[in-house]
Amino acid sequence: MNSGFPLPPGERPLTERIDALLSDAEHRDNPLRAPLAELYDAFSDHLCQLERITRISDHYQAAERDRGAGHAVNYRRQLRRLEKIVRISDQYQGMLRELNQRLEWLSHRDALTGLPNRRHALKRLREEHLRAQRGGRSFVIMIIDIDHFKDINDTWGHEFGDHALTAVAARLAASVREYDVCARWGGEEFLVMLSDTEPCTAGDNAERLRACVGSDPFIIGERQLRITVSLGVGSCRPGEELAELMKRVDDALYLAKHEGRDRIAFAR
Ligand SMILES: Nc1nc2c(ncn2[C@@H]2O[C@H](COP(=O)(O)OP(=O)(O)OP(=O)(O)O)[C@@H](O)[C@H]2O)c(=O)[nH]1
Repeated sequence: MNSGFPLPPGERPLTERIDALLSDAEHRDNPLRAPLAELYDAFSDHLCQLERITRISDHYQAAERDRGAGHAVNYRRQLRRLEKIVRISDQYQGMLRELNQRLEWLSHRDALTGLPNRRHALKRLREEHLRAQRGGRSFVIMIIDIDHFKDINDTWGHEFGDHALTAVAARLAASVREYDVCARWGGEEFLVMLSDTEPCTAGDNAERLRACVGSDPFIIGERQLRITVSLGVGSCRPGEELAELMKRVDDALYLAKHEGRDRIAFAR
């Protein structure tokens, strides 16, 4: 038997030498022969066990290596999945953000004309009113109403009336500054608020808006149409409530209508 242990050069393996000793008839009666044989058998058994354990351990290590590689593959797959989920979630959140911004924008807009709606106009009015009451610069408001709009609807139809409303809205919006408010106040009425504006300039501003609608005809579909507007104009008095100012401007508009339309009346 060869244990596989390294041997001093030129020497026979120990196991071979023990084999030779044990099978030599000359040593048959030697009292050391039996214990040597016993020791040799025990050694051979241990060697066998050691080899078996080594084989099992090699097997086990190889299996662990394979399992480790399997885990790594699984881990990378899961990582890729997670990265994909994160990407999708980012996209989804971006879309939600855009949707929210769009909804926020829409909640302040009039669906027909695209102008800010009454709710938005009121919010801006309150802010500006508060600023003016705290000693900030004054502002001017105008309620602008299309004249005889019912006739336009009745003559050309409601859809045509919608186009006319939208066209008037576009001219008014183009005639105010970016930080002013030009909103649809309701029906065929618009509200313009000129922030940081002295009351003494209200007349010129109002005339500019009246003229931007009334001076040139509108082309709607295949028709040419003259449209005029009436305006009630006012600015806030010191300590005046917003509701009072709005009432005075409304009354002024009524006056402008009453006095013949296509004109401006100032709040008293
Ligand atoms: N097409 C259309 N018509 C609208 C809209 N909102 C309100 N109107 C119409 O606007 C008309 C307003 O009529 P009135 O209040 O009598 O006023 P008017 O005919 O303009 O007369 P004055 O204001 O007195 O010059 C009504 O016929 C409403 O139906 C809208 O969104 N689209």
